[in-house]
Amino acid sequence: MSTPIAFLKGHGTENDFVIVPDADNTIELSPAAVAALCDRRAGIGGDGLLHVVRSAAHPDARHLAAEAEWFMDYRNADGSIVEMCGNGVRVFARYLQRAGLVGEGDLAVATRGGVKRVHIAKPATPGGPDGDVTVAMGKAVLPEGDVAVSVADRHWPARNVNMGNPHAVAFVSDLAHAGDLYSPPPFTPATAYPDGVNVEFVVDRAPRHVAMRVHERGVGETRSCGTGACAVAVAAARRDGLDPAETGTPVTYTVDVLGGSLVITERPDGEIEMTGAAVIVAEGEIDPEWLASVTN
Ligand SMILES: N[C@@H](CCC[C@H](N)C(=O)O)C(=O)O
Repeated sequence: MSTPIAFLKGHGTENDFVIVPDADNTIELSPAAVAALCDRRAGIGGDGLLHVVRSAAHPDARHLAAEAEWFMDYRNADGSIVEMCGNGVRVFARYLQRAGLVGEGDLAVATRGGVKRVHIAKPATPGGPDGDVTVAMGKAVLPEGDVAVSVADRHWPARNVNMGNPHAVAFVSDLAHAGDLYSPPPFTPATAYPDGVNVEFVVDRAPRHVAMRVHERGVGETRSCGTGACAVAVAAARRDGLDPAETGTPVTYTVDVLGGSLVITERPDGEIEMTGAAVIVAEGEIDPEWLASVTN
């Protein structure tokens, strides 16, 4: 009998993750293994997987070890390795805190999108519910060029926003127009996103308050996407004529997602902060024989 593999399950505004603690990077997580673990019927289920590794023990993060002890080796539910996951970083920080590996307050997390600074707030009342987790997401890049997305016979212009990973943000009159989002919404020009894209559909709720649905690359429709919410806040601000770099004043948007709300602030230096809930809901053991059987 081989040794069971510990896992936890967590979510950030219902963007949910299988968490696999593996400080010394000894667990082989092939794309097939990740996809099996994230399968909602035959596996544990999740939009993605957070492999928790010491930066010094992972070839993709060794160069960041002096700045951040822990590396978020993030995988999409289909097993693909991508640059960044905003909700994932917040849930990753909650796991580290819960495991006693860090305390409340500030910490740094290494990701493939660079080192992210995270703040774990204290509970509002001693012993009360966990405080929110804030992550400094870096700056948005808004590449030039027209992009459009479509669902069935509806087409919308989209804002191209890169948050370390690619997003196409379309403002629509009704979130239902995004349809069932079972498959990735087609985009034009076909060359715009050679590695695929996350697509956000957005409606206004009130001044500086929007709501979105998202189709995530490598996943499908999810109930929240942190990088997507940041991309949406920046696209909405520019659409509304607001650019903190020009006015010197931070701009804050509330972005409602299907699983809750995220608060996004863009600062005059371009840095974007995202705040919201991050929750660990369960922990258990993966049967290594099952994992071996689905991996081979
Ligand atoms: N849910 C994430 C984004 C995860 C990565 C994305 N699917 C991609 O392929 O870029 C978030 O909270 O940012």
